[in-house]
Amino acid sequence: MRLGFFGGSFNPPHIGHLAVAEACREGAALDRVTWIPTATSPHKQGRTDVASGAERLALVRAAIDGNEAFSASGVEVEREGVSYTVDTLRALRQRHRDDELFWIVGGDSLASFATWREPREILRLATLVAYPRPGADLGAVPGWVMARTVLVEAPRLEISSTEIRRRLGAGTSVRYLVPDAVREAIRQRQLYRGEAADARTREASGG
Ligand SMILES: Nc1ncnc2c1ncn2[C@@H]1O[C@H](COP(=O)(O)OP(=O)(O)OP(=O)(O)O)[C@@H](O)[C@H]1O
Ligand SMILES: O=C(O)c1ccc[n+]([C@@H]2O[C@H](COP(=O)([O-])O)[C@@H](O)[C@H]2O)c1
Repeated sequence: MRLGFFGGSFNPPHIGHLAVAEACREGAALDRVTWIPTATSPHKQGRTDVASGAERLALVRAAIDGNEAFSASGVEVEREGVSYTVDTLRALRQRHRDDELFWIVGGDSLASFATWREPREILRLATLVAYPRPGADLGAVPGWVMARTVLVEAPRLEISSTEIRRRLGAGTSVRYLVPDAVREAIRQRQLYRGEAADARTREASGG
């Protein structure tokens, strides 16, 4: 089988992630796409506004609910520490000896892929599936990386988890930017709340 893996902090997952996961599944003829929330993203160490791994895994599960080609894995969250893709792919290769593995990356990540930990080993273990992103210069990607990359077209939705956290913190709507199930899971877990949302809760409860 052709197994796709989509790594990210997913803090929280949004419709931009869903649209590219679907485009990569179709464009690279993947049988399945497994979403892997990081414990700590290598380039996002020291961030303080990240929901716990267990919470982000739950949000990813809510986001992909109902799509039989999508699943979620806790492999990085359970390993803890900094989530290097090479470690994850080594573990996945043990589990999926007879399958072809694909790692999904945005064009922005592809442009800096050569700086990842053990990039050549990653390319020995898996093929990359990449999609263009605004501002990413794919012309600068080394030939040895492109030789192991499938390029696919994906919808370019200008939306980020940062923007969603900002909106939630300010108490403004994220309806249609994240699936309803994610919105509900965020509400139930009281995630990404800023002072505006907390003040409204105090008001509503007469506090
Ligand atoms: N709107 C989008 N369209 C396409 N790809 C995206 C989009 N947002 C994020 N990605 C890609 O999805 C992967 C996981 O993204 P990540 O979880 O870091 O989300 P993010 O929205 O970029 O987060 P943040 O705003 O917190 O930095 C990365 O490879 C990233 O490039
Ligand atoms: O392994 C690395 O060196 C490496 C460096 C940067 C990013 N990554 C992976 O790329 C994915 C997206 O990262 P991020 O920073 O957008 O959350 C996530 O799965 C990271 O573990 C991996």
